[in-house]
Amino acid sequence: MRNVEKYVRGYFMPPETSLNWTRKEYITEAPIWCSVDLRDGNQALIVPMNLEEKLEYFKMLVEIGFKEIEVGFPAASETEFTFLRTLIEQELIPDDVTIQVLTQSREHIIRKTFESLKGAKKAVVHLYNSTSVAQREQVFRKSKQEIIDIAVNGAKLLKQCAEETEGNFQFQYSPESFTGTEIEFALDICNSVLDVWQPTAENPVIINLPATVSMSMPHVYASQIEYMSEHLNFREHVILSLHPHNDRGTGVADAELGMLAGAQRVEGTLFGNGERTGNVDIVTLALNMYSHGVDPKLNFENLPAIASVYERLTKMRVSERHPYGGELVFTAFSGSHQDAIAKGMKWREEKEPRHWSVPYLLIDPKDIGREYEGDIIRINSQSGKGGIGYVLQLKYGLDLPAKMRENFGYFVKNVSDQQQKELMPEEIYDIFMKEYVNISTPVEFIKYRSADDEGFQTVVTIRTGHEVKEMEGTGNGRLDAISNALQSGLGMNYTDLIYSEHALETGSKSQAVSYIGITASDGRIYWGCGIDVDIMTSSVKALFSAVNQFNRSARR
Ligand SMILES: CC(=O)SCCNC(=O)CCNC(=O)[C@H](O)C(C)(C)COP(=O)(O)OP(=O)(O)OC[C@H]1O[C@@H](n2cnc3c(N)ncnc32)[C@H](O)[C@@H]1OP(=O)(O)O
Ligand SMILES: CC(C)C(=O)C(=O)O
Ligand SMILES: [Mg+2]
Repeated sequence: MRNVEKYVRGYFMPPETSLNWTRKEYITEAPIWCSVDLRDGNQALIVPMNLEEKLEYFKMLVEIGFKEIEVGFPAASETEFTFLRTLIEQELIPDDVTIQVLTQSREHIIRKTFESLKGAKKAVVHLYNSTSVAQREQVFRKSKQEIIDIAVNGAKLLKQCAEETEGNFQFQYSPESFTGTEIEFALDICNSVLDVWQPTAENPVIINLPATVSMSMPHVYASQIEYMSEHLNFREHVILSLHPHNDRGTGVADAELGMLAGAQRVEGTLFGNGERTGNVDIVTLALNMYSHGVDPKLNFENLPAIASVYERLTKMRVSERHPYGGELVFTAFSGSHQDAIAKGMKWREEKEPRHWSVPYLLIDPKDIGREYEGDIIRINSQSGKGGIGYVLQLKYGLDLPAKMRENFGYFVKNVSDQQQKELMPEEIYDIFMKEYVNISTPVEFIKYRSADDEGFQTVVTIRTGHEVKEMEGTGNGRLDAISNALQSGLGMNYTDLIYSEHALETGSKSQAVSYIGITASDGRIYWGCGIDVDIMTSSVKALFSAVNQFNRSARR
């Protein structure tokens, strides 16, 4: 890249870091989650949500289990203001949910924010101003002290407005653009605000450290969080909060390492909607935790329904590869993955139903409302016998013998390859029925008659074209006798009859399914399947199907 000299690292490593958090292995309990979908998410939409849309989204967030929800920036627009008034006046905020509102550190905006909060039982009022070198120099053109003054004056006004307004208000401060701020200055400004607010056990303050723009690798952000956590005044009465964005694609890693480093709260959005590359995705964070056996305290048991409401209201799209929520994230097209998943599912059923360890699938898709059928194994030209057999078994109850799966697998792959398309389960089933089941051309089975109970001597009637023939055979059982009759009558030669069968429940009816493989004179195994209410007839039909497979192949 020609212009690489243009870029210098704009973040600040703390002067010291114990890196104690690196020895923690995983996050052992859910943080306080705060959804900022209705504020940070909403401000980034092409068309922000209208009142009804915001109300529906709010209801969904409550149902998911968020206890803190940043509902907007009331001073921003009429819709934002009215939304807050509607929530308060129509008493739509459950008692165990705290709403949060954002305000710049400017007098008229703070006053308007408190006006919007009249009648609220409780709320978090979130004050921010930018603190980074770039913002101080380029946007505000102010000294460090002047930037501290903006924060402190805002903090004082918040305190005053809260005292003048009925309700229970908690304060939050964000040094916006924290990741581009010298760490000692970030500490200084946060401590100055804390000195104004004087947090207590009864009224703790939230200090939110946003990766407004993510600028470093996640361990640097975590080290910054650790430093702040260890040096903030009133630490025991401060709730340390994270607000990662995803500019470097590391929002989730930033949040996870930040939690290890001492943060107790995370702000983010569903599916990572938000400014530019978005806010951190709370769905991924929560389900990552879940995959470690830790209850995230948010309910994503019907994630597809949540994704669909999200898409409808935001007009954004959950991409196919989006962790947990994407259409294809539990799907294997490729043969070896399908094979391992199918075997893993069987293993789980038979040996280890308590714990999830199925290869390639981080969590059980069913836990978040996905279906095995149609979601896990899908078939195209990269697929293999394991997956194709799995689809037939799961959806249609057809349990093909291993070698027949192989034969059918290659057949199906070729169809997909030639047609250059994915094959749906119905298409796979149709191919199976057409090519393998009860095949009656060129040789059609009509009936058989045995001279004895065991069928050692049997006469079988067949039709080829317009001609009906009877053929006689002897063997060590009925099927063997029929097989011998066919071989001598049709002038064929095959060996090694491979046979298996099982019952098949179709609606209220039970039928028998038989599979037969014959090794023909060309050395190849030809397969057939028979389905009939009578088990013997199903096996005879399977034999005829296999013989017809051979005949068709010989003709080709
Ligand atoms: C990282 C984030 O997500 S921060 C949140 C961003 N979200 C939004 O901005 C959405 C809602 N915002 C809005 O609707 C509007 O910006 C409003 C209503 C808040 C303010 O509107 P306006 O006053 O017309 O414009 P604008 O936001 O551009 O104001 C810029 C002025 O505010 C100052 N300013 C910006 N942020 C802050 C702040 N947090 N605290 C104090 N002053 C600030 C700027 O320095 C600038 O000052 P200047 O007038 O002396 O140049
Ligand atoms: C207002 C602040 C917290 C913000 O959204 C950000 O810095 O990204
Ligand atoms: Mg943000």
